[in-house]
Amino acid sequence: MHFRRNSDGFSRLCCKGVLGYRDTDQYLNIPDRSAVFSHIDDKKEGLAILLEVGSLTFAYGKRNVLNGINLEVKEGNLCALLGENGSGKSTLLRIICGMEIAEKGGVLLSGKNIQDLSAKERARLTAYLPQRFGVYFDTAVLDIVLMGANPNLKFGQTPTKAHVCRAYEALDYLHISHLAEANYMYLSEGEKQMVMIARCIVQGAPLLLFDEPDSSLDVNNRYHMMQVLRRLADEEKLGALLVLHDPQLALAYCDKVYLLKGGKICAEIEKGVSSADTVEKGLRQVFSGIKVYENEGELFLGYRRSL
Ligand SMILES: Nc1ncnc2c1ncn2[C@@H]1O[C@H](COP(=O)(O)OP(=O)(O)OP(=O)(O)O)[C@@H](O)[C@H]1O
Repeated sequence: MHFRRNSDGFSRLCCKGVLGYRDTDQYLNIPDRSAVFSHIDDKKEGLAILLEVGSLTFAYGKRNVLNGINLEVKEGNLCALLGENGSGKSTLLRIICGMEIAEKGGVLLSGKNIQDLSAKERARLTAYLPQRFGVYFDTAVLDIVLMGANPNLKFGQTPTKAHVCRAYEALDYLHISHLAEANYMYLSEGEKQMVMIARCIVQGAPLLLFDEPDSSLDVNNRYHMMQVLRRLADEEKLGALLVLHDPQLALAYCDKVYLLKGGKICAEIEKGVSSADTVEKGLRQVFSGIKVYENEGELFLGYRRSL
């Protein structure tokens, strides 16, 4: 079953056609679009761009956090965002979701300026997994996962059979089907994290914005979760911007790794394009002790403690 083909009008179908990038200038409150988004080659490979961030600047009061961020996520691409603690990764994700407003620059979701989108419209285009989720309901896991369908339901409408199928499918992908009827309140932190990931999958948005989705997961589940995301990217053409702390995990599964430092993207690593030297150079801008080894085309990381 491919949920996105459902007649409920899931966003994947919407984002491809109706508003091509060529039509988007009218949605953007930036006088000169090319000056802001000039880094983006929107004809590349014919893949739709799900997220464009251009010249984005943000401060909390006088504390400048982001200073001219440019990045993009295309459909079918997993992108990682790495940076030191406090470098502004979560802030950037919150701006992309519309929870904070950038001072300068802009964010386009499937070609639409976020400033012109309602919360519901944004929720149809992005599924956001925060670093901490405030769900304390005494509720069955399946019901929590089905809450993901809310942006696609009319007022008073209950989830459809297709939503329930997708919820079971998402639980199955994550190997937690056995928890469907369990009480969410009594799950372990790692189990809760996987349930919230399943909820994001059910949301059916073309772009996943996950803030440290692996923070409570054991090593097996960490890699399994990334495999699930890889599958969603490859088979359903979802895109994702994932805040991660583990460069090895990012390099193993992501098409692109953005490194954030000093409020800027200081390096970009592209899978299959960047050489081991370039990868090491890029990662060292943030993680100075990293050493990259190549073996039969695969990259492995080591860390030197004494520099
Ligand atoms: N609501 C806020 N008000 C003021 N300053 C904030 C606020 N939220 C975050 N900050 C500051 O902004 C900076 C960036 O925070 P952010 O949470 O985006 O970092 P991060 O890269 O996600 O960090 P971590 O890896 O530790 O989760 C930090 O210095 C933080 O102290």
